[in-house]
Amino acid sequence: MTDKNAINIYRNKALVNFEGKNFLGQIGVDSRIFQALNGGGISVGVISQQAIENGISVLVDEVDAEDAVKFLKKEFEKETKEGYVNNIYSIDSLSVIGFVSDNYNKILSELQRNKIFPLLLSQIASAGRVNIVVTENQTEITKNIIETEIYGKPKTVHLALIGHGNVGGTLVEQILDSAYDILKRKRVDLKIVAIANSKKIAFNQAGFGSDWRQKIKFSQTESSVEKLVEFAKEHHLENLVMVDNTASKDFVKHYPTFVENGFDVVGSNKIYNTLPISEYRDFRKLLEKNKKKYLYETNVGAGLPLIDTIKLLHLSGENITRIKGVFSGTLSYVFNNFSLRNDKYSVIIREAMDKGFTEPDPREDLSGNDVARKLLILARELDLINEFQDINIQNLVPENLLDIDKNEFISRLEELDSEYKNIKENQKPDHVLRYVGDLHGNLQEEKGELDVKLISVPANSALGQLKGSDSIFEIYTESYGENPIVIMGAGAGAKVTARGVFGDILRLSETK
Ligand SMILES: NC(=O)C1=CN([C@@H]2O[C@H](COP(=O)(O)OP(=O)(O)OC[C@H]3O[C@@H](n4cnc5c(N)ncnc54)[C@H](O)[C@@H]3O)[C@@H](O)[C@H]2O)C=CC1
Ligand SMILES: N[C@@H](CC=O)C(=O)O
Repeated sequence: MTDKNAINIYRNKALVNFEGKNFLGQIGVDSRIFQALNGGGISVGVISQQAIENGISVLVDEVDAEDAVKFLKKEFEKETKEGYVNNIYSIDSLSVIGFVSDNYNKILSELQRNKIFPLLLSQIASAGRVNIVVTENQTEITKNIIETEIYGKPKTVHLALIGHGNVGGTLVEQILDSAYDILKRKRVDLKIVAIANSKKIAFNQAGFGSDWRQKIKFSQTESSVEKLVEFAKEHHLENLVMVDNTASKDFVKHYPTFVENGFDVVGSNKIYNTLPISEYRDFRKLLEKNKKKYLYETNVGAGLPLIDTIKLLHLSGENITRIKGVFSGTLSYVFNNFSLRNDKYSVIIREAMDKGFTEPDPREDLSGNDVARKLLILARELDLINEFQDINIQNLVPENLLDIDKNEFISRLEELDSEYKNIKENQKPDHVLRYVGDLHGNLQEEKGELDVKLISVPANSALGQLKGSDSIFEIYTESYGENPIVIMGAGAGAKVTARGVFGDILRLSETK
């Protein structure tokens, strides 16, 4: 007795495709195909008129494919000469996968999301039985997806983690710590199958464990996006997610390649979202076309639930009129501490670096670029079409230190001390320094006004009372009037950021 729930796989099959116009709809063509092939001792699996445009597809064993093409060419010689038949050819190395499901549309959409487009699909609606034809190298991944849907088998999500510095390294540990719990509670099997830095990449189809640092340290493989894509294909990995925890301007150029090759994208890297608006929009179109997602909650406010909140408010029609606050964990820490303590500016900047708040190059924070990026990312969530050049940025890095090597800059931080001592001392009494971002103007127009600057505020004001590396975002909307929605909390740090990235991975995994 056959198990009704079994997934049957028949390998080494071929499709003989028969292309032609008008003629193919004519009565008797199917039976002529049948007879020509049966007469030659070839057994025919399925004949389908839907598989190719203007064509008929016939399923045969791969060993018979060449003969099948020969017999059909002979049978339809006259029609070929008359131009009714354009082409008869075979596609080899195929598998037929048969299964029973009352929700095969869901399976098909999962297959599509994983870039699997069956060459042929036949369904016996009353029995819920479906046969699909896929290429040999897509057989395993197709089977896995069908098993997940039919048997509720845990869904394996394959993660490629790019960048394992402060944020990326912490993320690997967090995933390894929680993977078993997530498997039990959510039936999602998170497997880290690739880890890369700027120089090297390491692969592990079975998923990395606690010795991952050793593996990447001793990997001999040069970091390469092509190799990563190739690895995913070669091992037929489904549910792929590429996680970008670099700050690289070059690496983001590869996002479209990932999406085109079946990866969803998660990133703490802010660069893609601040590229020229045409690229920003083209990427969204590409995601939609490929049914892929790009999540980046940590781009603004690290682990704070900011982007989602703003997206939802905007989507639900709430008119956001202004967003302002302290957007940088680093500059929050620097000015909160510098304003109150007697330590030098450079000492406090070094502390922020040691605590993992700063960008890989701290000038990205001190120049205001990082805050400007965050402001721009939020503006674009509101469908404003601002460009980075539109932002008025007060740069806190002196011009002579802007273009030097990063390490030299860090070694010369003391050169900033006297200027900031003066700024601090020249404030009104009971005032403190804060570096703020402000998105304002008429946000119903195409562009908003974006300002990023150092200000002095009363110590007892909301901004003045900020502590540690906390960020604060005040979101003003039409319904909430004068009282903004306030989101406040740790605005930087490896743990909170990695946790936010992890949240995006889980969000993606659940919708997969
Ligand atoms: N530190 C924080 O609190 C927050 C950081 N972020 C973002 O997280 C990202 C990472 O920051 P950190 O972990 O602090 O940086 P990091 O400097 O500690 O680590 C960066 C990693 O990226 C790798 N990398 C650089 N270029 C690469 C390339 N082209 N290909 C492959 N790998 C490459 C480096 O080898 C390194 O492993 C940045 O984009 C930052 O803006 C976002 C929110 C908060
Ligand atoms: N360097 C950034 C990190 C988070 O985006 C900051 O300090 O805010």
